[in-house]
Amino acid sequence: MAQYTRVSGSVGLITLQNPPVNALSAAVRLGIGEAVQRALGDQEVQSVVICGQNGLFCGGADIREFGKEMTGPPLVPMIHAIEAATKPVVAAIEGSALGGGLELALGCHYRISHCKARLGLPEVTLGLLPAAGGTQRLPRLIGVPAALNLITTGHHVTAAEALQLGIVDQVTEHNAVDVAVKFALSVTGKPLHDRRVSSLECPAAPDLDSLFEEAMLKVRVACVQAVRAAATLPYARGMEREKALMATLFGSGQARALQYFFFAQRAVGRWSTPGGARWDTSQPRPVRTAAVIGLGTMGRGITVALAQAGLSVVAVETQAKQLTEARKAVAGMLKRAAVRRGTTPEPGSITYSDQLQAAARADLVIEAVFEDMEVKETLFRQLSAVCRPDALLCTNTSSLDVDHLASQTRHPHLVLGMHFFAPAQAMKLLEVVYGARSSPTAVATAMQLGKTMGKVSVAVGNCRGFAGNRMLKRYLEQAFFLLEEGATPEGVDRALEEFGFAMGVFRMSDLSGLDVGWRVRKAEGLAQSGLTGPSARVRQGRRYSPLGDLLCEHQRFGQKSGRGWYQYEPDPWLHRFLEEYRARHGLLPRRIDQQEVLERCLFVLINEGFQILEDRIVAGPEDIDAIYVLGYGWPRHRGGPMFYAHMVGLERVAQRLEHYHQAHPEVPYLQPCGLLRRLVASGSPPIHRWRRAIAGPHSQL
Ligand SMILES: CCCCCCCCCCCCC/C=C/C(=O)SCCNC(=O)CCNC(=O)[C@H](O)C(C)(C)COP(=O)(O)OP(=O)(O)OC[C@H]1O[C@@H](n2cnc3c(N)ncnc32)[C@H](O)[C@@H]1OP(=O)(O)O
Repeated sequence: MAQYTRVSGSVGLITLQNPPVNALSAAVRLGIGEAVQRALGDQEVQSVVICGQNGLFCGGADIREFGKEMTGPPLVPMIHAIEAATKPVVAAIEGSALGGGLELALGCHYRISHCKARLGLPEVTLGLLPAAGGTQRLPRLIGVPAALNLITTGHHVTAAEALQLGIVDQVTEHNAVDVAVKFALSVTGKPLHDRRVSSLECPAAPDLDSLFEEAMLKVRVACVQAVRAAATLPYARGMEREKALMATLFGSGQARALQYFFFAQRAVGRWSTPGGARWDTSQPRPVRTAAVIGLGTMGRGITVALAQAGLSVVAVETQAKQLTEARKAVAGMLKRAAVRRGTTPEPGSITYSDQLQAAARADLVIEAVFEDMEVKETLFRQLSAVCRPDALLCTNTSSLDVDHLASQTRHPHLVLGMHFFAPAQAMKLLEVVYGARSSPTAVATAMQLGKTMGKVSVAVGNCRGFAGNRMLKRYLEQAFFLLEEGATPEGVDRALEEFGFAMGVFRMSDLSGLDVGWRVRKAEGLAQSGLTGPSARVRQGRRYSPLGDLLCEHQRFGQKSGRGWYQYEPDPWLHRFLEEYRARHGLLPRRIDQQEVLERCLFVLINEGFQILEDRIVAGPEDIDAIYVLGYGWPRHRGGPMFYAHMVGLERVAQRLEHYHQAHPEVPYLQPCGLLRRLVASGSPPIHRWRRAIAGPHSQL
């Protein structure tokens, strides 16, 4: 787990060996400790270099160990022993030095970095703080303001930035281990006292108190308190403070949720379908040229995302005015992104056309035209005639039937959904929707393309709304019912925002436009105007709220029309409208507390998530959690809806759903679904065991 060799006569080389990221597991810590002792005891050795195998220094503490009882030698004394060594120890940083990996490097006397390496203390993103001396050493090395920034944001820095900040001593374009060995030879015998970071004074900075106060308001308080200890206390007392603060975070629900989500994002890459296709047996095809059809907001974002991923893009829009506007808008988006990154936009990777024929040579086509089945059907028939027979034809539909579109083409096994989220160039989530006939190669290709675009791709089966929007429908519906029963948009949004959503459900609807859902409901035969009496609130034998439809009939489409659930100018209309609506339907308003808002909106969404698992639309709870955190603003520190259900307790979720179902028997989705009931009956196993309980047919259509 840590290999020890002697190189260049007098340099002890310690290589961390724990693929894939050389995480500091118990075995690695033991190995490093033993190797350091060996190097220090070896008369021939004058200096030591620590590196990681396979071009990666160290990805930090082994996160998988956090939920378990700690075994093996602790990290902090091991780093102290390195720093206290009487022979110079040099860290050779390649790839990444993150978290405990950077803290290990900070315990060394010198740091040499390869120019492509990235360094950082991302513990805050896992609900922790850098408790292996990071909060004490980094401020001493680079000063409080820069250290606070790195520790409280978790941002990684490049090697060049690390050199400028003073984290590393040298950056090289050559083999960092070779350079570090030469460097180690050159510093043999030199005094080490001022190379021990823990013995340095924190560099003075003006007005530290106001800096800490300002930081306290913005970020994780524990990180700020730990860095404050570095600035105000001797090193040993600072370390005690760091440890005590870490202890308060270590077992917290927030830390567990963030660590779960770290692995969930990676688990979704190991996709499988009920038909037996799998990530490790399906080979993606290379995609070099992609065509985007339809250059509205989504099409423009997708074009930018593809171009930024290095693909050559053919952007097609048949309406001349829209094409001219899109060309300008895409150029602007690419320019702004390049400015943000400090690069120049790559010209020439996008060609524009008003002819579908321009897509003829593309490896893959993504249509992003108007959300209307007839329009898309026609387009898929045309694409099937125009494009190469082996081209993948993808739809960006957010809810339409992918199998039906596939049936319009000559090669249905090459048809898929690629459901992007707005703004497509920025949002991390991509739902890859496979149809009944999609080939494993097609799924693997779309999943890989998502990854190339820097997205987290989740494989999802074909059903109405796929996974994300199918769950969203139940959530929105409960929010409407709550308004009928006496709640206000402000009250519902407040409860959800206090829970952690960036935006409550009504604010979110106003932003994305109420007319989008209205159009879908009209196409489904749900939105009907002019109905009165009890039939106005029932559709297909179930409770239905026409509130969203009525707002649209009043031209309240959300922010785009200046009015929606909120008034963007003084206007008491909405509350009067709700009062009149309730009176018309004989609904007695009641006081609804935050707990009911949260339970009805979130538990019904979770229940639909269990139904989606049971229907085998996705392979595991991690898929749903990745979709909700990355695509729908579910608070990351709560892990995702399925992880939240696990934390709340499945029994409680089922009980509360049952309670609300008894109060609202006309809402069938409030009844706990079969999988949830089976899990409760089998003793509510932890989330990583749910997959075992999932079985049954997958298609919903
Ligand atoms: C009771 C109270 C006690 C209190 C006691 C207080 C004292 C405690 C002292 C302990 C102090 C510890 C302080 C240190 C903390 C940490 O270091 S936390 C970890 C910080 N590090 C990170 O967050 C880095 C996470 N990893 C990454 O960002 C990336 O993986 C990478 C290193 C940049 C590499 O990226 P890439 O090449 O894209 O690979 P991935 O696909 O992301 O990962 C490959 C697989 O490796 C797994 N993995 C990655 N990092 C870790 C890790 N640190 N631990 C375990 N596993 C890791 C990753 O999950 C992938 O595997 P799969 O999930 O199987 O796909």
